[in-house]
Amino acid sequence: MASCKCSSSNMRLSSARRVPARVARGAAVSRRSNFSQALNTVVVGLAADSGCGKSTFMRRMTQVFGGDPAPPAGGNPDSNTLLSDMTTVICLDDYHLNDREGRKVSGKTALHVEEQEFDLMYEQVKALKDGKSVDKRIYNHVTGVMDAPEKIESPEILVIEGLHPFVDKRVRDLCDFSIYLDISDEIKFAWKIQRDMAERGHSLESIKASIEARKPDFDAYVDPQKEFADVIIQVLPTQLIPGDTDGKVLRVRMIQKEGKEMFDPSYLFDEGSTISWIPCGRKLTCSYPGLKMFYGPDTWYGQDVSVLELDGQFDKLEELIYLESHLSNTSSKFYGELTQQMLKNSDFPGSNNGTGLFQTLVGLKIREFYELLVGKEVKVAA
Ligand SMILES: Nc1ncnc2c1ncn2[C@@H]1O[C@H](COP(=O)(O)OP(=O)(O)OP(=O)(O)O)[C@@H](O)[C@H]1O
Ligand SMILES: O=C(CO)[C@H](O)[C@H](O)COP(=O)(O)O
Repeated sequence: MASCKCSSSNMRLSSARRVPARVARGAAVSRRSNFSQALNTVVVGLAADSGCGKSTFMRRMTQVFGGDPAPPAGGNPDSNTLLSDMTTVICLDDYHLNDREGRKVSGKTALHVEEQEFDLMYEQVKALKDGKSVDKRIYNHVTGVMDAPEKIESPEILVIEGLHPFVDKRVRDLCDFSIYLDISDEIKFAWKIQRDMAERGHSLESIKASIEARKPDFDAYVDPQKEFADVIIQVLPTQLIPGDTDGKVLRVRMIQKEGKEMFDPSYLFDEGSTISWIPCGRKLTCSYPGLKMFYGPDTWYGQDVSVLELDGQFDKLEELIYLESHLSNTSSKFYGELTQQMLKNSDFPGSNNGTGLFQTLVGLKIREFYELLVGKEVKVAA
């Protein structure tokens, strides 16, 4: 890696264009008691295309709640479910209507809405949210068939991850917090090639063909869900290397909806202003092409949002504390918790860029959201 200690901190502040309307913390806490009487399980929805980092995100997020996520002990080794102390992650692929052979007959991709059993999805997510256990079948990605059901107990936090958590209004309304991983085509392609060629033995041509075949249904049924998310993590090619096609250096944006109760968007330096910051220098070592942060207001499908952006990558994970100390509303429980979480998971993909940083930040925000909603404190080891 070309070692360039990039120029000293360069910060541009513009005057506050809009101070976001927000719910005062006091108001949030006073709503809490109303919820806690009725709420058994907080439901978090995570939508993304396949191969977009949902599993990695889930591992980061559930670790913020403590415990290591693992498939149900002694169960089907091909189960898609992940259990940890407080969280249960179920994969909505388990609600595919047809198995792999069945889809050959129907001629539809797994992304098509007619290939999902939304009634069953709704009934089971509702039952779990109401504190009841369910027998949920398993879509086996190894064999391509539906396996015998597994028992899922109602957890404190239920994450429903998959292609369509926000398509059916009944399921969408069960989600207390919703996230969309918006990976641009170029980056998705780079990640998929890396995984499917290295780990699954697919050829470049077959990967390209599969992406092309899925794209119309992705555009029609998966992508539009990003309108409904409270937080969108957008992954784009870097702007630091003109014309970059490598997909290794990423520009990552965390788009946060304003005005959602019990959710105060995180910000850089000065809430409501527009800031562009190059933190590389004495306190943050950056190799070529450096690192740039941005924070500012925007709109998303007509709604006010604030955007935190990180383009580029950092060299030394422990120096992340420097960035963390300039972020506010991180929902961390102690100074440096964001950096500590990143260090703990340093072997996960995205640990040197905004994907890992913002996924972890979203994990902290969800933990705080849960605490305010349910009125219970999540204990963490400092
Ligand atoms: N932030 C990241 N940076 C670089 N590569 C990543 C990142 N996140 C995920 N990947 C790569 O993308 C591939 C897919 O990641 P992951 O398994 O987490 O996605 P997924 O959405 O759960 O996939 P699927 O639904 O197909 O199981 C993996 O090879 C992983 O290494
Ligand atoms: O989109 C997917 C995962 O989210 C899968 O492609 C879908 O579940 C079909 O699985 P398979 O390709 O293993 O038959």
